[in-house]
Amino acid sequence: MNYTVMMPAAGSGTRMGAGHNKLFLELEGQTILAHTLSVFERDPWCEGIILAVKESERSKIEQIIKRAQITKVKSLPEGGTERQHSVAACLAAHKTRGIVLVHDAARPFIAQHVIHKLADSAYEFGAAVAGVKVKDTMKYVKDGIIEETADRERLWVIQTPQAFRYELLEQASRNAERAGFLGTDEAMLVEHDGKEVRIVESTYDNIKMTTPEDLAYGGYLLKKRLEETV
Ligand SMILES: Nc1ccn([C@@H]2O[C@H](COP(=O)(O)OP(=O)(O)OP(=O)(O)O)[C@@H](O)[C@H]2O)c(=O)n1
Ligand SMILES: C[C@](O)(CO)[C@H](O)COP(=O)(O)O
Repeated sequence: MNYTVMMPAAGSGTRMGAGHNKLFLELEGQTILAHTLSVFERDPWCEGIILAVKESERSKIEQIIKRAQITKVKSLPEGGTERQHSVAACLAAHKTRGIVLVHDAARPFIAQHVIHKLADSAYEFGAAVAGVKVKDTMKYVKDGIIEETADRERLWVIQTPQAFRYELLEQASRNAERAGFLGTDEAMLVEHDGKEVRIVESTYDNIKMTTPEDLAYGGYLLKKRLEETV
């Protein structure tokens, strides 16, 4: 199923501590942003990319797009103070009757087979998000004392892409805005609307580049992939 990807790229990268937007950091000679955009440039199912940017970074991002020969970026709406607002700006910039994926620009290692499963699942069921099962024992802790061990069979680590029929996400986004509800992902907005969201099993290497340790692991993943394609 063809789709358009909404890509928030207007963050600050506070936890990375680079002193600037972490998406400008390089892995194997290319910015994180260029790596993520390239995944969708290569995917024949991707019809377009809507990229939310900070106004002050617009021209730098336009240069990155040009240098990486990305042709699918349709518009660059201005992002907001929270990730949710940046995604809302993308939705406002591109109205469609089709399927949209939301994908963090900070996740360059998403696999194409996962993207395709998500797009098909959203077409069939309305909403589907990528996730992996937790591997560790998980416990609830309060004031330094364990309260309870969670049932890990029911626990998943949620990633992006998150895929939706456009109208379903757009309505959830508008309702959240009206209610002053802030979610850390799009699934939360759709859940808040009382709608069902499916899980599509993803891969553990679809990490978000969040803290400095992720850069070392990201560099390793990229080298491994480049070696595999030689
Ligand atoms: N106001 C915001 C905040 C985040 N993002 C984007 O959302 C994705 C995931 O967010 P996160 O990893 O939290 O990025 P940052 O906000 O950049 O990082 P931090 O929270 O450490 O400041 C990133 O691609 C980031 O650029 C965005 O477009 N607009
Ligand atoms: C959307 C997300 O990437 C799913 O894992 C995540 O919630 C983004 O926000 P976070 O604050 O970095 O968890």
